[in-house]
Amino acid sequence: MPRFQEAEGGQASTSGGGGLVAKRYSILQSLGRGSFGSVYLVQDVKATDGEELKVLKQIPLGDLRPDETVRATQEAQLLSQLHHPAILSFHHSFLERDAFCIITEYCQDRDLDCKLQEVKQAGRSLLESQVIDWLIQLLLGLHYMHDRRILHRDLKAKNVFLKRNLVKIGDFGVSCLLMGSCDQATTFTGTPYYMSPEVLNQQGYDSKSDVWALGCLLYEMCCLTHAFQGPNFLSVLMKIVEGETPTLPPAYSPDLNSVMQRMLQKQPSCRPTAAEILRSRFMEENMQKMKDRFVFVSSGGDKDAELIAKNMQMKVHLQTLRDRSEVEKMTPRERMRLRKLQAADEKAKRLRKLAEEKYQEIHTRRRELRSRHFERVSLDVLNESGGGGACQSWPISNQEPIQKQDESEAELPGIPEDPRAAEAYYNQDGFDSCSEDEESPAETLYLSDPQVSELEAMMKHMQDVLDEEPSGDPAAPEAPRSPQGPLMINRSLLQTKVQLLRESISRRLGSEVFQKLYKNLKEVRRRRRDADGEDEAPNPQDGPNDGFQVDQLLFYEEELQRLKQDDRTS
Ligand SMILES: Nc1ncnc2c1ncn2[C@@H]1O[C@H](COP(=O)(O)OP(=O)(O)OP(=O)(O)O)[C@@H](O)[C@H]1O
Repeated sequence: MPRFQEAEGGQASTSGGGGLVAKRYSILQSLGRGSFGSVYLVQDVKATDGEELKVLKQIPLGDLRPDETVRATQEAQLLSQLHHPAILSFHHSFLERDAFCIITEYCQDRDLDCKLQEVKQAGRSLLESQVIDWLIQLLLGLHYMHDRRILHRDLKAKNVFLKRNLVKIGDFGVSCLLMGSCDQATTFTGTPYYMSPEVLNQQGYDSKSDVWALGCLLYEMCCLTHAFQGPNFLSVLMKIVEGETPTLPPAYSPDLNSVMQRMLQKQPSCRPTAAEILRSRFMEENMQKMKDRFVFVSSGGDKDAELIAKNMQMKVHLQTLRDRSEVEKMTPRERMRLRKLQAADEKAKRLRKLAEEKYQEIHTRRRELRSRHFERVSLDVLNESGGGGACQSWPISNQEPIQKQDESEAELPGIPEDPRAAEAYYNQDGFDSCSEDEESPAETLYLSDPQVSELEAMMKHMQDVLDEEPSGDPAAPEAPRSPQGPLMINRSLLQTKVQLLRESISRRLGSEVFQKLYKNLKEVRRRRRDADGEDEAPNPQDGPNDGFQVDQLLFYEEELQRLKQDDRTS
């Protein structure tokens, strides 16, 4: 049910504002449809942030009362005030044609789910260093939002986006925003693969449930499959609640495996917070490596110096030619050549100015970075926080202090000690390539301004986490900030979700096959209920994916029925 249409020349065929949505967004193309609605790539004709391309999510809301609309809009405004390089920026929200619209940052490298599929199809796997880079960023983003009492509730590979090889968590707080009631939001958001045992046992959702989901995602980045799998919906749920904690393959270090297993502790109180994971020795060492690499990458000022020298040479050469042309008799051909040279001269002047500015900027940043005491390894913080929380078993895998980098050594332009920094030294491709692709040709790195500032912001957040005092009681229950909305929104959105899921399966299988599968599985669910929880796998001929989705649809339909009943009795 798309409400906006792509139109030729990038003009949206929607009402008002000369073909623009909300008088500023021109629809460029459809990016797809999620369980809540349609997603479009748009051009922001009034962009002031230098990012013209943005994403519009359009969510049909049905019959919303005005007070509900106001609340959702206020909540959205709150989300737009949050800024973190690992969180997808939430720019703006508005109502248009009975749909709630959200404008977010655009990530041209698509989502992590696509990336992992690509890696899997190519028969490769991600290097541990790449997994850790992304894990650190995700933990920093999670920590930032948890610190502000905002939960994600639907963290999954499809909600993590890639932009210049930085990861960004999308839809933070959005499920609550849309579902009105946070408890309902968790039950009804998308896929079951990332649901935590406490959620399935209806013990409530807190920040530890997001940590569980990130643990599942960590497993997925390493193994390219879900952490908990099964032939049907119920068997996945059973594995989550009662199954063994999975283990990473030997290609990944025991330290990383240990981090993942901590994140997948069945008891939320035994699971570390995002900040606790970041403050573990293993992660801290890796953050230090990341910072070293960044300082190294950002010191690419030598390249700018080269550029300046080249431009200077060119200018001298041009001057010589010009002088010569004055003494020689000029033919039309020569005059033409002179004009071209003059144009080139102008261009060179502009380039030189740009290069000089860049050179200054990078050196200032370099000085700033040094003065931010990056060399001061936050061992104190680690020692203070070691083993914090309800579980004593949080590992401090290596009691050796981290080697402090020698100041004079840091100044040497030689090959860095750290293998990743050395890799960057040779390739000069910094964060710009995905390191699972070892055979990809080395590219020259020119960090763009937004990239530099995002990396800087990331480094700052990293340092902040390391400098933070560990909180007294990490497992303290949270009061979710998100609104407790009226049941009607839940029902209306759940109805939309059920309808979209039904439409999408029916489209894929064809109406007849869908009806048959739906009937069969409904019967299986009924028998399963009558037999009091006995598991019965769907017919393998149906195909695990189709059967799974129809099973999921039936589950949601039953929940919807239950909601309607609750609504009637309350
Ligand atoms: N900010 C973004 N930048 C780039 N692509 C995006 C962005 N947001 C969404 N997309 C793409 O749009 C499509 C639909 O996204 P959406 O988040 O609505 O659904 P989903 O994640 O596929 O499913 P669900 O609604 O169950 O989470 C996906 O292919 C997604 O990768």
